[in-house]
Amino acid sequence: MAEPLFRRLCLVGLGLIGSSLARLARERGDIAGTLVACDASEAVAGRVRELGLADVVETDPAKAVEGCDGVILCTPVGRFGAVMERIAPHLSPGGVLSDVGSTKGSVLRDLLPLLPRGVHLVPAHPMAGTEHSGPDAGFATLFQGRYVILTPVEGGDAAAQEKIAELWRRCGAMIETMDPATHDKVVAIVSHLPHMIAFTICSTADDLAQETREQVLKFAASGFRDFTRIAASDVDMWRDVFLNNREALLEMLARFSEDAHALGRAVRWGEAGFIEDRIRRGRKIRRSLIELKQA
Ligand SMILES: NC(=O)c1ccc[n+]([C@@H]2O[C@H](COP(=O)([O-])OP(=O)(O)OC[C@H]3O[C@@H](n4cnc5c(N)ncnc54)[C@H](O)[C@@H]3O)[C@@H](O)[C@H]2O)c1
Ligand SMILES: O=C(O)C(=O)C[C@]1(C(=O)O)C=C[C@@H](O)C=C1
Repeated sequence: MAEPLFRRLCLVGLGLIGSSLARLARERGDIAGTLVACDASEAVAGRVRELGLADVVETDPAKAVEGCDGVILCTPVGRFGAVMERIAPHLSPGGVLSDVGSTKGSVLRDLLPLLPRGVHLVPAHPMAGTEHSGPDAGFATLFQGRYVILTPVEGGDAAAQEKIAELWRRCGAMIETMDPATHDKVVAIVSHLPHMIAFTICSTADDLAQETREQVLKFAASGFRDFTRIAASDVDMWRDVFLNNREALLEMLARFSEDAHALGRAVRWGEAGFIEDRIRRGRKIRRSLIELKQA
């Protein structure tokens, strides 16, 4: 077996993503010599112990990161600043600090100013997940065949970046590199806006149900179901994502609203050609996504 990448690796936040990483690290044995799990919730920490997901389980992040050569933040992005304040004085010089946060501009904003000299920051974002959360929701194959986007810091340490890239390769993922602003724009359209629309359409249907006193959702066939799967996602995580990718998300929302209005206008004026064109474009894009997945 290859040498473990990290002598002592600490995962902070053992929900869907943190516990998936922990499961994989346990299964493979070549990611961490010793695996430390830290979660602020006593209930989650207890469950992580029961599931045997780590060698050491802590609720205090300062204690958890002590002596670690690798630390990965897996909490909602809105907690990164507070966690960093606690751990910064306890991070090991020469060690690597990474994360799995869904927004990247905010990670630099919250982590860089507190980063101790000699600790290498390598922000990362696995483009993999589900609508479920918590330590029981994780699974070791979550990252298999998925992209992980790295957003390297200017003048960052190449060896530290390679270590994090190798960690994700060992998880079965493919690596892409981007600047944080591009990352935040891309995920605003492919991930954050779809979640915003899914949460909203469920609320709109629920409002209608209250107005009409009809059980509207009883009649939601598979179209609505497929479209809204992601609306079951975690409240804390998505509040933090929306608030920490504000600019890019609002820009995409404005573009989407314009495009939706244009289609609405075509419906109002009976412009069949415009409507058909939009449907054809949608079909083409959806089919190319399925082909990409099968390739
Ligand atoms: N869920 C997804 O699909 C997905 C995909 C890619 C990246 N991400 C990112 O991964 C991170 C985690 O998401 P998740 O889905 O695993 O969330 P989750 O809700 O399943 O788990 C988050 C965990 O963090 C813990 N936590 C919260 N505050 C903490 C603190 N101050 N100290 C220690 N632990 C704390 C919570 O108790 C919880 O166990 C987020 O930043 C999210 O943006 C999520
Ligand atoms: O598949 C899902 O349920 C997800 O929400 C995963 C998803 C996405 O939108 O693609 C969610 C957030 C991430 O940061 C990355 C992946």
